Amino acid sequence: MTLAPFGARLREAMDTRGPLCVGIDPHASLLSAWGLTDDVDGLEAFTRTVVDALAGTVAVFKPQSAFFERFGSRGIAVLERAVADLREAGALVVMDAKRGDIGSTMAAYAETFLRKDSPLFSDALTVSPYLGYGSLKPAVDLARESGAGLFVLALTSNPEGAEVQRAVRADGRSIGATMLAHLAEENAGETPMGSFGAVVGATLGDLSSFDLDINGPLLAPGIGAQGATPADLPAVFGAAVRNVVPNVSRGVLRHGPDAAALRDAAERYADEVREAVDGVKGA
Ligand SMILES: O=C(O)c1cc(=O)[nH]c(=O)n1[C@@H]1O[C@H](COP(=O)(O)O)[C@@H](O)[C@H]1O
Repeated sequence: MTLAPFGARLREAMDTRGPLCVGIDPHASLLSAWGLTDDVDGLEAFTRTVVDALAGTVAVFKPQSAFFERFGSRGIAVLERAVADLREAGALVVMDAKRGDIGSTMAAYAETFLRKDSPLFSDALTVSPYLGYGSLKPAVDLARESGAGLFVLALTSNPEGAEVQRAVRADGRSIGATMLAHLAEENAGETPMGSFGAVVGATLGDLSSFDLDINGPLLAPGIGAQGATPADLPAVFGAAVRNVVPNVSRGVLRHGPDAAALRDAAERYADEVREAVDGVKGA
C-alpha cells in the first residue's frame, strides 16, 4: 500500500489527536523508578506499558533509538515491535536516531529507517545535517518515495548547540537559519504541509529572528525535564506554532508504570498545548 506523504498524514493526526509527541526514552533511571531491571526484560516491560497505555490516543511517538541499541540485537527487537504496534494503533512514529553521514553511507541509514519493507521503517527519522545539508539527499529522496519524512536538527534544545547552529556564515546567515531555508525549499508548494521538518528546541526563548515558516513541521523537544512548558510555545514560535509538534519524554514517562497515570500526564500536556496554541492569533 502506498502511503500518503508524511506531511499530510502528520497534519491529519495533529488535527484529530492533537499535536503532542510522546518520547519513548527508557532511561536506566526510569526503569529503576518503575521497579524494572536494567536489562532487556525491563526494557520490554517498560516499552509495552507505554505503548499499551498511549498508542490509541497520542498522535506521534518518538522512540529514542539509543536506549534500545544499548541492549544490542534484543533491544532492537523490542524497538521493532514497538514501532509496528504503534503504527498498527494508528499513531505515527518518528524514529529518533539522529543519523547523518556522507552520502553513500547516509543511503544505508535511509534504507534502514525509510525503506517501506525495512523492519525498522518509521514514518519519519531525525537526521543531523552537520556533514552538510546535501549529504542528506539519499534520505530526502527515499523519504519522498516512501511517504516518510525527516526532522533535521536546526536549532537544538541543548545549550551546546549554539556554537554550531548560531555560527554565522560569510553571507551573514547563521547555520541554523541555513538549515531552515533548505527545508523551506524542500517543502515549497506542498499542501497541507511538506514532509521535511526541523528540530527546534522549545527551550530557546524568542526565535523571531529566524524564519520558522518552512511549510513543514517543527519538532520541539525540551518540554518537561529540560524546563520548557507548553505555555512557552507561542513566545518561542510565534505564528509558526500551528506547525509545532511538542515532544515530552521524561515529563510523561516519570508518571509510570501506572497506565492511568501515564494517560493522565499525556492528556494534561495535550490540554496545555491546545490552550497555548489556540491562544495564538492566526494559528
Ligand atoms: O531530536 C530530538 O528529538 C532532540 C533534539 C533536541 O534538540 N533536543 C532533544 O532533547 N531531543 C530529544 O528529545 C528528547 C527529550 O527528552 P526529555 O527531555 O526527557 O523530554 C530526547 O530523546 C532527546 O534526545
